[in-house]
Amino acid sequence: MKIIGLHCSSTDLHAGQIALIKHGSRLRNCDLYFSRKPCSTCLKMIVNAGVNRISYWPADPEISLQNEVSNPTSTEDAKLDAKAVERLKSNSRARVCVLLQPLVYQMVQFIEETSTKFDFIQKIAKSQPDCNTDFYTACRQERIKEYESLFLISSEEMHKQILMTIGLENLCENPYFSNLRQNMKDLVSVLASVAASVPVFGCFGFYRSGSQGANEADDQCLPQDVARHCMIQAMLLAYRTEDHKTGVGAIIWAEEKSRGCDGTGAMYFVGCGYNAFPVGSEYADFPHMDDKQKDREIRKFRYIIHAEQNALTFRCREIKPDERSMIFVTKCPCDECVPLIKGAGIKQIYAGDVDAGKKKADISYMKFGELEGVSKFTWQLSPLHTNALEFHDPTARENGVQKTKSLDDQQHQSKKLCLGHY
Ligand SMILES: O=c1ccn([C@H]2C[C@H](O)[C@@H](COP(=O)(O)OP(=O)(O)OP(=O)(O)O)O2)c(=O)[nH]1
Repeated sequence: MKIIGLHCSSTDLHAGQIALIKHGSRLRNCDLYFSRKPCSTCLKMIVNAGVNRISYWPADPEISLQNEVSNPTSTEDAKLDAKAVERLKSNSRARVCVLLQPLVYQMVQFIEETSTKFDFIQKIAKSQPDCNTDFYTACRQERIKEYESLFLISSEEMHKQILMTIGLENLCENPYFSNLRQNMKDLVSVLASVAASVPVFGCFGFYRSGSQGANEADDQCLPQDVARHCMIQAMLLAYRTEDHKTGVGAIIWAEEKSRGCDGTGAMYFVGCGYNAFPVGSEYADFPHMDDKQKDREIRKFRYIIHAEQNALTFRCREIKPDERSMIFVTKCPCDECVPLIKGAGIKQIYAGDVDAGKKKADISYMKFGELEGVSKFTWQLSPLHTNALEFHDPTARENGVQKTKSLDDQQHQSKKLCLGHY
């Protein structure tokens, strides 16, 4: 399976329309994933392109059904649209289904616990006087609130009515309805845990480390909220790892010269991956041991494909020399990957640097520090705010979370990766 695009709605267009503009008939036989059930305008074109499957999140659809009290006319239109969508669905060969996979037992706790172990949280914790991770809990609560308002419907009654209108009446009876709501909440909580592991905290962010890139434009750092958002995507990928010990995720984006119609602005998706054994291998095909095991022959390192390697291999777009391309990696790129990233023509690396400079028996991290000609942005205190007193200033944050949201963060709240001209 290969991901060929990630799009989000813009002021003029829905995400489905953007997917159609960008990919046209290449959507044939693809699976599409929507954060809302698409409206008839999007669905008729998508169905017509010959897609294989459309999965959508079972909350409020694209044409909102939640405005009944404030705007009865628009709700009438929304109901008509929901009916049209059902008609398109029943007359199409594409499978239209609910995007909701119940999580395996204890996954929520597992992700909550392991998220705090990631480099980004650990680096902040080490800068705290008592080396604590309490700030993580506060950040997570903030994210839960934000995502609940985006992805859930607070009133159970309203949720039921919506499910009835969008053809999911079979989910409205208990225990199915309560299970559905619990599964949705669990996923929101997982997303919040992962997002909180790249937190908005004090003056921490991605800042340039080491030498400059090839030219000034390539050396310009993305807005912090955009860089964090992309790193969270890489973090989510890291949880798909096949390595028992260390999950790594990588995602590549690039920036076009002009802004385009996508809600992601000038940014477009190039590829993504996580560390895993060669495609198609079974559990026992390769060794799973690490450096701590004595026998070098039975260690994983000569077999596992790194996150960056999979992102490059399964990319859907070429890396263009005249565009700013960037890779986000959840840990410091190792000596196998650094020359690959540079050789592929990627202009910027956003990463953690926890292992940087380490030489282990079968994997080393020496080259990242010495790498030249590629701009490197690592997670650290802003060079402009390295004063510890300022960093611990209680007015700058509340329960470990920044009090006042920057303009960047307000843009992020509007669910878009707004880029292009900055
Ligand atoms: O740029 C990189 C570097 C590493 N990895 C993956 C490969 C391997 O699956 C794992 C190795 O991680 P690490 O260096 O932390 O070694 P470990 O043996 O898993 O852990 P430890 O640090 O305890 O030795 O990370 C990548 O995907 N990309």
